[in-house]
Amino acid sequence: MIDFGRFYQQIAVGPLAKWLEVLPAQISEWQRENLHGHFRDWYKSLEYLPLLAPQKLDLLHSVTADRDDISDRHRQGIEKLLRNLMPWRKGPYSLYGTHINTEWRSDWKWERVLPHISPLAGRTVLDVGCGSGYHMWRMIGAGAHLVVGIDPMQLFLVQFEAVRKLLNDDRRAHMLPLGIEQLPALQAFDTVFSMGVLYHRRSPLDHLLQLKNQLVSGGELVLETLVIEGDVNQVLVPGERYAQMRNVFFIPSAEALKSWLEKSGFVDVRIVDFARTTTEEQRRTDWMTSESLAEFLDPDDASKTIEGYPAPLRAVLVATKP
Ligand SMILES: Nc1ncnc2c1ncn2[C@@H]1O[C@H](C[S@+](CC[C@H]([NH3+])C(=O)[O-])CC(=O)[O-])[C@@H](O)[C@H]1O
Repeated sequence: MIDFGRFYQQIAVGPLAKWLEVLPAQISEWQRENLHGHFRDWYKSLEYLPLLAPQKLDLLHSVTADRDDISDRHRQGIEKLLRNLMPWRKGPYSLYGTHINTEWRSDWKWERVLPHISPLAGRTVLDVGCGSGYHMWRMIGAGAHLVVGIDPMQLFLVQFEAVRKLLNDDRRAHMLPLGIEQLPALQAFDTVFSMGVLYHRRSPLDHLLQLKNQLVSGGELVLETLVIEGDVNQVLVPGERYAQMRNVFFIPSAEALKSWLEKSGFVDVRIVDFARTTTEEQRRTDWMTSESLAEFLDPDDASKTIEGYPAPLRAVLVATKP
């Protein structure tokens, strides 16, 4: 099974130590409930993957690892095992010659976010809804001291662990299979990222408070989510589906979101970026072969989703916990 024990040891001394009062029991319960079905097959592929130390490693401009002494057969074996972990949504990764062309160009989001945030050098970081952990490695590349990602999806945890193994079991980043609502108020992270999560939360103001509870005083929240155009009073609550997604609850205007952050006690709230999601940024690839954004938009009018709502527009907001 995935070894979380070394993470517990790593945080035993320091500001995250109080997490150990609840974390091991939560993880044990997760392990009891997740030892079956797909997870076992995915885990087998993870076990077969070699532990490799990269000679070339880039986490600053991409997530790339390679060695020049690996045979073609060995490379093909790695690709096959990584393909067993499809669909790959967040990336791209380049690992020993295998280019994982993921559904999302998550590197584009990172390029939009990074210029606007406090430098990550030396910081302890939480990435809420981290997916396969692509942005976590880029946070390490930007100098973060320790990055913890949380995401409840089994497959994403196995993908994260697969990448980690190919990065020589790098212990600067850790992922835990938890939802944000399971975290106690740790007040221990210098930067907290919540990217692509708020619209999935039934209670968005509670989400903002949960994020605030993870930050040290003076810490920074980086919030990225779907927004609509409009003034401080505009919020879209879609019907059963938005762009085919079932679990979408609140899509505020950026101004409304700013006011929610202020109401939640954040200060120095800034709207730093807007981006329309394009079918170049989110698309079907041979690593994610099911439907993607192109199929979720109105075929006659790409400014609308197939349900008739405004097409995905995303904003990045940065705020400080006083
Ligand atoms: N309660 C929860 N707690 C934590 N995570 C959750 C929860 N519910 C869902 N998730 C996770 O949040 C992620 C949202 S995707 C953003 C990925 C990355 N951040 C990105 O910005 O590319 C959204 C998107 O692709 O639009 C998924 O991995 C969920 O499993």
